[in-house]
Amino acid sequence: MGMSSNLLIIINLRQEESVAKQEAMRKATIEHEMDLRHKNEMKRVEAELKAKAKVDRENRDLTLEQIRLKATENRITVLESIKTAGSVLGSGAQALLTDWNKVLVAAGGFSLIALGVYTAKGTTGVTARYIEARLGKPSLVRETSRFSFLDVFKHPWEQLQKIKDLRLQKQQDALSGIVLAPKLEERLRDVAIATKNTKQNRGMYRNILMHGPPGTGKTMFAKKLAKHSGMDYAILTGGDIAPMGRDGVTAIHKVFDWANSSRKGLLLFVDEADAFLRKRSSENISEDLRATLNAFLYRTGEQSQKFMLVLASNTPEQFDWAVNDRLDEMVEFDLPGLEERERLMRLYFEKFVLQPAAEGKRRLKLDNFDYSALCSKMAKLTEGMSGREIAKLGVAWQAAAYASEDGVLTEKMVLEKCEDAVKQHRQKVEWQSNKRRGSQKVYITLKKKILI
Ligand SMILES: Nc1ncnc2c1ncn2[C@@H]1O[C@H](COP(=O)(O)OP(=O)(O)OP(=O)(O)O)[C@@H](O)[C@H]1O
Repeated sequence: MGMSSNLLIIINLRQEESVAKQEAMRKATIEHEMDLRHKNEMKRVEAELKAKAKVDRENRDLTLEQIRLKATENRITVLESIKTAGSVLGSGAQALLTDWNKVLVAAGGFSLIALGVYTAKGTTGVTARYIEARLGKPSLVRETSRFSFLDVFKHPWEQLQKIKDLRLQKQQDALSGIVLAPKLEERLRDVAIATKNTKQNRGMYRNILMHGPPGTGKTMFAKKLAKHSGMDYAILTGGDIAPMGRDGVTAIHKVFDWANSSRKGLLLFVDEADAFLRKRSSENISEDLRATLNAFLYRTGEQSQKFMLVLASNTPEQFDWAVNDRLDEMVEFDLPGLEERERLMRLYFEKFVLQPAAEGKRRLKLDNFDYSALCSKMAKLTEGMSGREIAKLGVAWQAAAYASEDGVLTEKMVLEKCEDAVKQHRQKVEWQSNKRRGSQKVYITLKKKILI
């Protein structure tokens, strides 16, 4: 029994061993097959890539070859066309030069073309200048009442306002709203009557010089004079002309061309005229400014039916003598006296305080006080102040009312603003006298140095 069971165990063991061996052999065979398949796949991919690379290389070589061929072809075509053109032109030129008639016709043709081009250019320039003189406002003109077609498109609202002003202008008195000493008023009234009659009778206008401290009503009167006489006005500033350099001459001619094209007559107001009408002998004057002044003198050499020249200056003693020679009338605008200041106070109190308070549209009310007595009091306080400074005081009263909590303007507020203005005026006068003293000192030291 024992023997047979041992035998059975041994047989079993052998059987298991042979199964394991068979299994190992099967696995090894599978692995070998997989390896083989993988290698074959790799070889195939490699062969494919190599074939693709070869095709790409062949294609590239082909395009390069094509480009090269095309370039060569182009070069040959261009060279041939140049050769053909050259030979055609050459034979043409030869034929032209050998035939005298053809030469004459060609020369005539070229001359006619050149003449046409230059005539067209010249005519365009002249037409443009003519249109500019008629329609456009010269750049030197700061403000004008003259109606301009070009400006209708640029500033329609301003032009509409001008048309409105035109309707009102006939009713206006030359001195309305201007407060002046009675003697000066009388003189200016004469000027206004004479100008109006000159305009109506198409006579020659007289040139005027208005001189005096700033803010005394020179510009204001010039504008009103133009309106009263039915003329247009244009305002220039001497300070704009001086820095123009060599363009100054052209600018001056433009202004006078434009002035001469006026149908109604033009009052040409030159503010701060001394800035460019200074003595030609002065060393401070540049060559360009001298040329500009000469152009101005040339255009104003004779009396005109088209424009009236009004010069305004604070220092007319600086004028070139030739400028003085062109002036027919000289009017001095002085600082307002006590009576005029009182009238100015009332005028601007009414304009800036009473009228808006009466309209009731704005946030401005007036406290109960005797403003007439207050105006007299303030007139005494404001000695030496100009019309402009008093007009500004009116604006300050209005601003004080707007700035207050309830919008009520009291007597105290009015007086305070006036006292502030007086203080500021004194400060300005002090600065002015310091400046004068300073320049006097420099002058004395310079003189001493020269004498030493
Ligand atoms: N005599 C005056 N009567 C009424 N208002 C005046 C008077 N003088 C000046 N004003 C006021 O001052 C403002 C400025 O005046 P305007 O421009 O006429 O002075 P100007 O003498 O031409 O000064 P500038 O020399 O500085 O040009 C006017 O718009 C006006 O409100």
